[in-house]
Amino acid sequence: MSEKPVVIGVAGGSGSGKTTVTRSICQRFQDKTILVIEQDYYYKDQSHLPFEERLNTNYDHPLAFDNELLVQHIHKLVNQQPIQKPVYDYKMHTRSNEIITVEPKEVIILEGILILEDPRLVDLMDIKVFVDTDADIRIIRRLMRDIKERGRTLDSVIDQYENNVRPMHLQFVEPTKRYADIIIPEGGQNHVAIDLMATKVEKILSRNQENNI
Ligand SMILES: Nc1ncnc2c1ncn2[C@@H]1O[C@H](COP(=O)(O)OP(=O)(O)O)[C@@H](O)[C@H]1O
Ligand SMILES: O=c1ccn([C@@H]2O[C@H](COP(=O)(O)O)[C@@H](O)[C@H]2O)c(=O)[nH]1
Repeated sequence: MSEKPVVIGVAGGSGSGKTTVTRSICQRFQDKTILVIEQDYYYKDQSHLPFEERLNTNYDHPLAFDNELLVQHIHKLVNQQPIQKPVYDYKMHTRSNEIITVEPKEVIILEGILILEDPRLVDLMDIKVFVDTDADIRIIRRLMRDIKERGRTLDSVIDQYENNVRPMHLQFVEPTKRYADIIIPEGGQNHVAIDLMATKVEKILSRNQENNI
């Protein structure tokens, strides 16, 4: 790889469809082309805290993230160096013991609720996307996902939504929409927007190929 990787930020509220959009774009390319970095994997390590205390953390506040490490890692990837990526365990509410060595790729998609909230991350992005889905749809999607995949109960999801997710979304996530170059309504089923994003990625890759000839 001779060109510097291009960084695409995919932001949006919890349950908006960021992961689904990102996966739909990745599916159209070979594995070696796009690297996905999830901001969620950079929640601060809480292994020193008892499990009960971790339940009280506000995971929707910017201070819940170890953005120092995330900024460092994106810098390294942009400079074509490998990173030691942490892995996050949603069921245990902390990082797992696993660390994955990740090599840079031509396109890096950085995905997460608050990636547009930190100017250091915004500065590293070439394209900024905000997935914009109504709050009622987001909470329904989150309820189903968190109960099925993240080991939560109905009461705990509702409680967390009222106390943290909704207020933090209004205070910190929603205002970052103004920094986006592209706003994708409804996320995962927006095939037109996903096609446009995929075309843009194709263009970046063919430009890289032409420059390498
Ligand atoms: N357009 C859609 N229609 C139905 N379900 C969807 C759609 N987009 C996403 N989902 C589902 O909603 C949940 C949250 O979507 P996800 O992409 O994980 O959102 P985010 O990464 O923004 O939290 C997932 O279970 C996903 O399968
Ligand atoms: O330990 C944790 C860590 C995060 N969360 C919640 O996850 C979402 C962000 O993930 P999305 O995939 O964008 O939904 C965030 O709103 C946190 O509330 C958690 O509950 N526990």
